[in-house]
Amino acid sequence: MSQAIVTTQKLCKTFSQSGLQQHVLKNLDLEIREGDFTVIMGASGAGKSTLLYALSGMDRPTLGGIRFAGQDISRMNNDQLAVFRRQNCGFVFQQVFLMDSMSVMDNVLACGLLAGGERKAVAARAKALFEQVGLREADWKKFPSQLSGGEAQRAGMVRALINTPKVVFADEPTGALNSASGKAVLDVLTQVHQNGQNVVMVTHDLRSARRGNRILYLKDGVVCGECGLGSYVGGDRTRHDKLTAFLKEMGW
Ligand SMILES: Nc1ncnc2c1ncn2[C@@H]1O[C@H](COP(=O)(O)OP(=O)(O)OP(=O)(O)O)[C@@H](O)[C@H]1O
Repeated sequence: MSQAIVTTQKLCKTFSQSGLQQHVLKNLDLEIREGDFTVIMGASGAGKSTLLYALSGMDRPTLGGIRFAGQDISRMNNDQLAVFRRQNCGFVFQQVFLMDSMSVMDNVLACGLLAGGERKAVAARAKALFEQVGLREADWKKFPSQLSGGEAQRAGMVRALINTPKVVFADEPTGALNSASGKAVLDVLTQVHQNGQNVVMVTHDLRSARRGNRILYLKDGVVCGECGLGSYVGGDRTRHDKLTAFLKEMGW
């Protein structure tokens, strides 16, 4: 079995509101393995996004530890975490948060330069990534508000990938897209995985989930089941049937 890139030790996340406590993640021991396209599924409110934010250092656990690429990120201060995230994590969300006052290319460059990249090298990598996601020069010279939803999501993916992150974290990346744009985004994530990078994606969508090779099901604050699908080489019927049978078993 491959090594773990992220591990959690008795991870707990509790939210307190109006004097009430909600225990969303409960003593979770989990390994995200090197080389996997891991998909996290579960009912609405199960804590999938909460888990994704904890694994990626976007939010802190209430209790427990998280090791990421050999470092204990749960003990880092905010500045250390920000640097760590910049160097190790790429983020793709349902909503793309690009800076409206900068061109699409400048958004990506800013991200690469902030992480310590050299301008020429960052620009060359950005151009290669724009090509990979199917955005032309005319697109990356635009401002974010001039892009369609699908184009903006692909631009967001270039920004997520510019620093060659160890793990790309995606939260419902196709949620706001039409079918063709969603497929384009999933194709890029599949390619990222095939190129040897790790992907962790939260989704409700079967078409998205099929791209993963390891599906985890979150319920009552713990991972209550998992399904191995093998690497994606196309959406064959057996893969679909295995996934739907697993989800049915989980009560999805
Ligand atoms: N910042 C917060 N403050 C208080 N409660 C929160 C906060 N973030 C999440 N929660 C609560 O934690 C629970 C899990 O939320 P989370 O967004 O992780 O679920 P999810 O499985 O991703 O749901 P969905 O599939 O609907 O997006 C929900 O009941 C939510 O209201």
